[in-house]
Amino acid sequence: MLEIDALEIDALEIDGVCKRYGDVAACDQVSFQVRAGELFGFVGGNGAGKTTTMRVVLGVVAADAGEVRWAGAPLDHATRRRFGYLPEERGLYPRMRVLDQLVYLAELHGFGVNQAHRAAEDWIARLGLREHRDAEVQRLSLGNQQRVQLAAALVHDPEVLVLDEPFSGLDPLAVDVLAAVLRERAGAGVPVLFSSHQLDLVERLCDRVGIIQRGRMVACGTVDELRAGSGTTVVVHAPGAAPGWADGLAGTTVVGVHNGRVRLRLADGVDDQAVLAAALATGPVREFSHHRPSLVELYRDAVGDGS
Ligand SMILES: Nc1ncnc2c1ncn2[C@@H]1O[C@H](COP(=O)(O)OP(=O)(O)OP(=O)(O)O)[C@@H](O)[C@H]1O
Repeated sequence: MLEIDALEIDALEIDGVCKRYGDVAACDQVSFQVRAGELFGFVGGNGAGKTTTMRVVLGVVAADAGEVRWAGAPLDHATRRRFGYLPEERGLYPRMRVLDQLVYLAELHGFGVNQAHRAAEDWIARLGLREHRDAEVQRLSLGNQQRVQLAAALVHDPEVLVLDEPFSGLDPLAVDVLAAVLRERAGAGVPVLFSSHQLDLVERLCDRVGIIQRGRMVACGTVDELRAGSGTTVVVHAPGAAPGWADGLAGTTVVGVHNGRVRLRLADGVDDQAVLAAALATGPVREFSHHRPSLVELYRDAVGDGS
């Protein structure tokens, strides 16, 4: 019991956060937790409220209501200094050399000179920036600037990571490197919150996912939990059946037809064997299977038509 309590406290807790801009509720009672050691993917359409939520976490904007806590305590300036943040509005000094910039940032976070140099060199190597270490940031390609931004968020060995679209602009190899870095940080007990529009990547990488729409969290959990909540979908291939054979089957909704295969969503309590029997009544059935929806499909279900 004690162990469970300890685990629950060791989390970044976003609790009932509200933030309005005029008529727009950028965050409307947003609540979720990112537990220590967990990779949490924050997804949602453009303007859904991801950046605003992360800005509230970092204290860049003040919430109208709600609270953010780390390890049970409300956040203050000193705690936030131990966080690593990749802001949407990337904020590097364009004329500063990559190495100098990272050393400077590490020192700002309290590292001594030698420790700052070591950390900067480590992250430069890790993120594939060796050949650019003495270049001014403004002379780098966009993707390499993004790598420097990531190094800047990581260089002071943060306790918590909050990253706004960290994968955007990275080439496929850098995506792999960053995915490994985030996994490793989570493995070291760091809660990692990041936003992304790359849902396949989020599905592959994250322990849990939160979907936000128009400022409200509309789904939150492991991808399997989201699947369980989305009900049962079956795929039926009955090649001899007339088109539309499945329309109007009791307790089912046709959600797609592809290559002659009909995808049917079953209402709660509907027996899949009744669907199979209806399919067999049309002739031979070559395929009958339960469909495991991807995060992209779960996302589409959660946000509907997006309006
Ligand atoms: N400083 C601001 N002033 C006015 N409105 C704002 C401000 N910041 C955000 N908004 C509005 O709040 C809403 C949420 O925006 P936010 O940037 O948090 O979305 P997002 O999920 O990060 O979107 P994206 O995926 O496009 O980056 C949007 O309607 C946006 O226009």
